[in-house]
Formats: sequence, C-alpha cells, structure tokens
Amino acid sequence: MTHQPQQLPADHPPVKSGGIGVLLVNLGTPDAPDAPSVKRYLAEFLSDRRVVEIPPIAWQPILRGIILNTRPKKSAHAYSQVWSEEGSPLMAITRRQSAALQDLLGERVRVDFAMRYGNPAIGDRLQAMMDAGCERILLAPLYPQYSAATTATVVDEASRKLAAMRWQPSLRTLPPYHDDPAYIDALAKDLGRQVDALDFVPEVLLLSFHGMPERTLHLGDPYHCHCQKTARLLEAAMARPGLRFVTTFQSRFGRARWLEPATDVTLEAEARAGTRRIAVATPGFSADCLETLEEIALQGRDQFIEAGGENFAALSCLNDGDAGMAMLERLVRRELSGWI
Ligand SMILES: C=CC1=C(C)c2cc3[nH]c(cc4nc(cc5[nH]c(cc1n2)c(C)c5CCC(=O)O)C(CCC(=O)O)=C4C)c(C)c3C=C
Ligand SMILES: [Fe+2]
Ligand SMILES: [Fe+2]
Repeated sequence: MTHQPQQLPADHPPVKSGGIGVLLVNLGTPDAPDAPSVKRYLAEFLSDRRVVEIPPIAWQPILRGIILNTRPKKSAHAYSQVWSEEGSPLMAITRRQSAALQDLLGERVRVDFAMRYGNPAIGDRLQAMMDAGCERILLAPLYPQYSAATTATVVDEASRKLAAMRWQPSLRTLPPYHDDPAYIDALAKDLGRQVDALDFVPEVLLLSFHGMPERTLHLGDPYHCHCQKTARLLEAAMARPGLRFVTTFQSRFGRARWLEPATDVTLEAEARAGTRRIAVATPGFSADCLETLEEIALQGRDQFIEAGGENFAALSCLNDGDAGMAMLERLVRRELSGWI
C-alpha cells in the first residue's frame, strides 16, 4: 500500500512550530478587594481537595454554610489594606517577574504567567502558548518548598488541561528549589542587604513560612522538612553570628493543629521575653502578598510592639528584584537544557 500525500483539511488547527514556553504559576488572588470577589476566589481555592483534605461531603457544608458567609468580608478588608494601583500585589509582582524573565531569556522562549485559582487560568495560558506555537513547555510553580497543597495542585491542574488535548505539548516541571544554592545565595544576598539598610540592628531574624496542617507532615508531605532545610542553609549562608535565627509558621487556617511554632505566638513571646528589635523574612513566598504585607508587616508589627517590642521590620520577598530574577533565570535555564 502506498501513502498518498494528503492536503490538510480546511478546518485543521494550525500546525505548531517547535516553540518553547515557560509558564510561571503562583497561587492566585481575588479580582478585587471586595467581599463578592474574595468569596468567588475562596470558593475555588478552598474546594481544592489538595488544600483541604476533608471529604467533600463533610467539608462543603462547612465551607458553603459558614466560611464563605463570614471570611470574605474580613479577608476583603485585609486585601483592601494592601491593594495597589496595579491591583493585588501578588498579581502585579508575578506579572513583573514574567516580563523580567522574558527579557533575560530573550526571544527564543515565550514567558507567561498564570494563577492556580482565579485569573489568568493555567488552562487558558497553556492554550495561548500552544496557539503561539509552543510544543515544549516548562511549568514553573513558584514555590521553593514543595507541598501537595501548592506545587502538586499546579501540576494537577495543568494535567487536567492536557488530558483533553489530542496533540499535547511536551511538559517539564520546575522541581522544588528549597535547597538550591542559587535560591539560598539569592536570599542571603537580598536579606543581608535589607538588614544592613535598617535603621536599627535586629537581635532576631525570624524566618516565617506559610503553615500547613501538622497532619500533612505525618502523611509524608516534605513541606516541613523543606522549610527547615531552607532555614538551616540560609542561616549558614548569611553568616551573622550576632543575629539569632528563629523559624516559624504563619497563616493558621481552621481548627486542626498546624505546624508550629506559630509566627504570631512567637512574635509575642519574643517581645515578652525581652527581644526589643526584630526583623521578619518570609523566604517561602516568591512574591509579596496578603500574607506578608498584611499578616506580617501590619498585624505582626502590632503583635510585637503591643507585647513590648521596640523595633520591627518586615523584609521584602525576592519579588522581581535583581537577586531573585538572576536566581529564576538560573533555575529555568537549567530545566530548559536540551531544549535551548
Ligand atoms: C507559600 C506557600 C503556601 C502554602 C503552603 C499555603 C497553604 C495553605 N493556605 C491555606 C489557606 C489560605 N491561604 C491564603 C492566602 C495565601 N496563601 C499563599 C501561599 C501558601 N498557602 C499565598 C501566597 C497567599 C496570598 C494570596 C494573595 O492573594 O495575596 C488564603 C486567603 C486569604 C485569607 O482569607 O486569609 C487562605 C484562606 C491553606 C488552608 C493551606 C494549606 C493546606
Ligand atoms: Fe495559603
Ligand atoms: Fe493570612
């Protein structure tokens, strides 16, 4: 049997052109700092079974009946305190990171960003990349420390999109980088610079990571270990013998026991025990967001000062600064090897 060359039918989708894409992904944020927008966002986020590991039959009545009727108003108020002219800080910073990485990588690679919850959606941005001719895509969840509630759910969502495709792109995922020298060095350099620029000399550098239910640690999630390792390597890399490092977990949610020690409890305990000058860093967040700008910089300051502290500083995340972008370029180029 011979094969006759065939014309593509008129309705055949465009043939891809071998392009390469990098999709940065962060958590997501409401579209506006008002209760209806926050409610929509929380409904999606907190219905993710990777985030709340309670069977839906038990959890959905609590979520729909209680949480979504009480939390959105409170959270909207918190969001309104950090909202900027460019919108949500998490969105604005992630957009800038994407643009900066595009400049660093040049035209051979198409860089874009998406959010796991809300907009821009992962599925839509993956489709846009493919429509632009990308056949190879690096999916980069911007979480240094792996957890099922963050990293894995990004891969799940991208996989759901791919599951519906006839012609899939090749997909790579950025591994967690909690102990990568590029990340540790970027943090040490950036935090060192920020500490030196303060108008006081801190006695303590508190490293506050986002919390997780303690149960996830016993179920085998490496998140807690990743945070501890980052903290240990960062302390060694910063090499500041006069500074005491303390690791804590913030943003407790719900009734279950969360990883400890808790950031808010520790801030108060430090002040009561006589610490007068403290700086707080949030190395697990790639971009400043509600949890750093409101929970730490506003609430954390009040907690520390009201308990007797005198000087408090919330240090910035790596964001789209030089140290952070050079790190991201290094991590991404390594994963693209063989492709570019
Ligand atoms: C950096 C890693 C993060 C982990 C791990 C994480 C786990 C986690 N979070 C919640 C519940 C909430 N988190 C919220 C905000 C929020 N969380 C992260 C990151 C991690 N979460 C970020 C970057 C943000 C900020 C988003 C922004 O718009 O700026 C919120 C929403 C705000 C609020 O109402 O308090 C909730 C809720 C759980 C349950 C969880 C682990 C299972
Ligand atoms: Fe969170
Ligand atoms: Fe919070």
